[in-house]
Amino acid sequence: MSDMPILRLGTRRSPLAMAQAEEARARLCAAHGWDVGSVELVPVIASGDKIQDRPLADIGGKALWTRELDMWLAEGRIDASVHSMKDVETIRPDEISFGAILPRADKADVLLGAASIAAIAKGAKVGTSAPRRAAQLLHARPDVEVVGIRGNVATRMAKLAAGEVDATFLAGAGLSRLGEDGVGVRLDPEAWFPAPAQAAIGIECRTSDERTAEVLSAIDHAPSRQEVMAERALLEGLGGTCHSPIAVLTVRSGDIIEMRAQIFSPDGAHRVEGEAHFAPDDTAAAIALAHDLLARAPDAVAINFGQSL
Ligand SMILES: NCc1[nH]cc(CCC(=O)O)c1CC(=O)O
Repeated sequence: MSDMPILRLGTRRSPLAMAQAEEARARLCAAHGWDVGSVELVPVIASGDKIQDRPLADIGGKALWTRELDMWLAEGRIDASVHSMKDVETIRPDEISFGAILPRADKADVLLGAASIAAIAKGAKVGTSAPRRAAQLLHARPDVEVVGIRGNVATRMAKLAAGEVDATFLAGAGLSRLGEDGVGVRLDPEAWFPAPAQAAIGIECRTSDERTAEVLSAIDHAPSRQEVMAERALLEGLGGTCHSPIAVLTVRSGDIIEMRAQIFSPDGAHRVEGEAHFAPDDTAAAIALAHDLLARAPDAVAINFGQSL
């Protein structure tokens, strides 16, 4: 059929990013009846991938995952870009829009190296650079030692295997996209809330590019989009950054979104919880929940939030 790509899809180069881009390509080709060559995957090196030895929050935060892809999109070198929605900043440029949110995968985190949070050995070293996971863990287990660990999924599993850490966490969605189902122990999301937008893949395009927006709309999954946009509204209302420990579980109950959120002090000593039920596109309700949490937060929690208030 076509020998020229219809769509150039930018992606980061990590194995997880490439697996997500393949999923996006497969869905686009299935929806439009295209052959696989119609979507060209264009791997772009992100600054976040060049710097592996320092915590993300110290080197510039989530923009490190999007900056290069945003530039390629603005320059017209790609038509669209694929992202883990968990890694996309809350405030995006007006020139870029989400053309599609793919059906969300399992939101659960997976624990590796212990059978449960309670079963982690006393004083064990647990590797995570995610402020949310560190705070949740220390809230439940103030006796363990949290150590920073970065790198892609394979690197982190290798650090665990080498005994650098006794246990670590990975997103279940990431593991299954890499064909690593069955590794570790799934943590029930009801007891261990995920990160905002965890397990969701988003595809962005230029806001001015109506053709690509139309192409992407065929694979947009409205329920996933509504959940993810509600969780991003919560983040916006909290003024959260990648320093901010925020956990949220959103479930659909018929036509209602049920959102339960927790914010922590980084050491896990303080936790503030709240919940709200609202209609799917009522992002103002998620922002109101954020403000309610902040109003009840002790200083040790609130100090990590509030940039946008
Ligand atoms: N911060 C890195 C990142 N971004 C998205 C995922 C996993 C896939 C997802 O949540 O969509 C991961 C790895 C992890 O947290 O284990």
